[in-house]
Amino acid sequence: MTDTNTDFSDSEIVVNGIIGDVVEGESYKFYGELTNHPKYGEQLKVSTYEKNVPTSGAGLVKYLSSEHFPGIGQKTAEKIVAIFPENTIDGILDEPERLSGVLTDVKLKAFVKRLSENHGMEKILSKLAKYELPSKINFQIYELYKEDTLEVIKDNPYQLVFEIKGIGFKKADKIAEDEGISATSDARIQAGLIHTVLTNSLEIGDTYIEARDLLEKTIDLLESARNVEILPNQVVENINFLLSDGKLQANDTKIFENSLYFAEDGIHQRLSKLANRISETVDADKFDTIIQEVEAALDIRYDSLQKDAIYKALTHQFFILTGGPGTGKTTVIKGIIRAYAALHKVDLNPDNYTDDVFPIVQVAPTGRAARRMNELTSLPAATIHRQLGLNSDDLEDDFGNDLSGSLLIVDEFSMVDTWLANKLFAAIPPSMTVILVGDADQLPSVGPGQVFADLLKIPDFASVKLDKIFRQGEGSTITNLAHGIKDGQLPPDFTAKKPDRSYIESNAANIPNYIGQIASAWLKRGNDPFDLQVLIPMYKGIAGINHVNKVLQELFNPLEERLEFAFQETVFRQGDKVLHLVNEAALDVFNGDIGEITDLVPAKYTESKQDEIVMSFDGNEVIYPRGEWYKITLAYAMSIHKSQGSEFPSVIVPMVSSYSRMLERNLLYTAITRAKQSLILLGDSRSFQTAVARQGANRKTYLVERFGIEVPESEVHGDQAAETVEPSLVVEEVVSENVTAPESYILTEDNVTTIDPMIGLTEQDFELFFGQS
Ligand SMILES: Nc1ncnc2c1ncn2[C@@H]1O[C@H](COP(=O)(O)OP(=O)(O)OP(=O)(O)O)[C@@H](O)[C@H]1O
Repeated sequence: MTDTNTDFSDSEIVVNGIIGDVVEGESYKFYGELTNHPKYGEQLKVSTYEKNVPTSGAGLVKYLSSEHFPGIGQKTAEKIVAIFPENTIDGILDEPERLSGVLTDVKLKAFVKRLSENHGMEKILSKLAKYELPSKINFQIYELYKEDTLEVIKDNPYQLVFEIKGIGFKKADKIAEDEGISATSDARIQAGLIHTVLTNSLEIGDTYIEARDLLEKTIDLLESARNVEILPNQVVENINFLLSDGKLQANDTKIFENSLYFAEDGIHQRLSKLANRISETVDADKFDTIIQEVEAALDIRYDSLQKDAIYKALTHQFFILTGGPGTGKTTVIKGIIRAYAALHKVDLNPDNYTDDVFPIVQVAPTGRAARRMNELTSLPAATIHRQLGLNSDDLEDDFGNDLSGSLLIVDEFSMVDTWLANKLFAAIPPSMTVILVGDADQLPSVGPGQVFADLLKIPDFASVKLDKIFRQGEGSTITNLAHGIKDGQLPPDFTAKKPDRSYIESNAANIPNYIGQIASAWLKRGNDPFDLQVLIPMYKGIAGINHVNKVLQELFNPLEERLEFAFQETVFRQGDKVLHLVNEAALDVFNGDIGEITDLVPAKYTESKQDEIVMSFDGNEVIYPRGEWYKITLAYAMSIHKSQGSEFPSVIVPMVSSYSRMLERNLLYTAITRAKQSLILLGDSRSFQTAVARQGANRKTYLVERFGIEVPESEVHGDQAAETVEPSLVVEEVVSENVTAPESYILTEDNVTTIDPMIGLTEQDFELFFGQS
């Protein structure tokens, strides 16, 4: 390192960024920011760089006649410099034809190609700027096409959709329109098809799309993006072309995006080897002895279904355990671990494995779920990403490690999507025993597929569904409510006040106000604000996550005289509860993790020269400069999808008709099963009933069929009739009982500012829920 304009005294520095071919021995100028990487220490994060080019006449002649440019001797180099005495390199790249008298056509072409390989990057990047793409994407484009970049973009910008992550159809279409490419070109139709197949999977969660839907949706997309009529025949021809070219895959009329097709295929190939495979024969006497030892050690008596689960887990190489809350999944896992250890003489003290790996591997899709596994079993547990060494959500580029160990237990498997399941199964060594645990009635994974629910449909895999509720004995009515909802029934006492749950009638406009009153009562009793979690299906609207977060932030963490940082619609303050939105394995924080802002550092004090937020995620300190704040949001209220895999002492679940699009049985079920001690349902009973009655459509996947099992047509298309299903009538009768809903609660435009509706809860009620003030 020869020169720097920042405070850096070392003669060497690690440079990190998206950099083209760096040639040893050449000298470069890098521009960027000094950052402190948690693992690699101080380094320069490069935003742009250039190769040092000689500028003086003599230097240039020497350079152009060097071994970089075969066929150019000193004389020719002198002639070239004479033609372009100033801005030589740029001049040649801009107007190479002026050298036609100096070099033959062939030589000129080769020379310009070489020159642009060496020096064209910045020129090309500056020309790319007119398309207004993020600079990271510009680098990616240049990396791939090098000196052909501008040509590719001019001739077929749709190619970018296939080859550059981050460029979707709409961006490419905009470039194409600017470049005058016809709206009915095959290239445009193909890009539209690929875009439709992928977005359909990402938005709906299906792993394929029926050809006729693809046709319809693609024509819609192509016709709405530009004013043009698209002929169905031309689209069909292009579907066939993409299939024959391997850019899409098909099974009959089901059309798949490549990575999902191969991920499902991978899951099938790996798991079919494990189907029905007996890992160990254990006779009845031996099993009895083992189970008695385990029961004595854990001071519990397993019921016959639970014993069956432990037996199957011991004897099959692949076993699936499912069950609702409080049915004893964790209790069974503990039993499986102990029984496995007894059978295989495994020492369960991880500290005694200094040289060998601990043979029992516990993983879960989220950090929180992994930590809970670790707390409940007292054995190591990690996220799937961490265990596999995957660094990001971009699974295509991450190869990951193979697993080592002899027993793998995966909890919260319903959250694992098709891509991650494929990665996980691919990493399992042939002799490893695999146990998947989850609750198939919860929401499916955020990403495409419903691997857990699908695997449970395959009879070749040993599985047990626990259905007896054991938590009942502990006076929990939340668990009963959950099981009722799972079975499509709101219990008759749904609106009654219970020690651990209550129901408050509210319309959407009152939701923030009521939540505020509940939160105040919570605070007044000295409870920890972080232990009260609001779970909402939607972000927008008066009763949406964003608004409720603002209300709760003002209550739980008012500004007072401190600093706050604004970011988009949100402000962040020290002490705020925040949610991490993506997987960041290198920093050990994951999608769904909840943390606290411990400090806000203004740009003038930071090395990044940007404002920084310091957070603690269960003691793990993470610092994000402003550029990374999109990875976090406030977490007083959060989406039900993001709450999967987490549990909270007290939960408030609003359900009102303005969420109507989202109201579904497994959504409500997932929300209320997050509550450990108390649950407040807030909303209108109609909406709760709609949610319970509406069985969400099954996702369309091809996994089950791959195992030779036919899926009935009705299952693939879900419960289309659900919206018309009459909800349980029992509820209708009790809804009005016990519920305070005076007229004044209903806000109109006139009274919205003047009334302050009080919630239908008394101090005694709050005492019952939250304890003495
Ligand atoms: N056979 C049993 N006899 C007595 N109590 C049991 C039995 N099985 C489970 N329990 C008790 O039931 C409660 C719930 O069990 P556990 O936590 O294992 O269920 P879970 O399915 O993991 O629940 P969740 O999914 O809500 O965490 C625990 O208190 C546990 O001790």
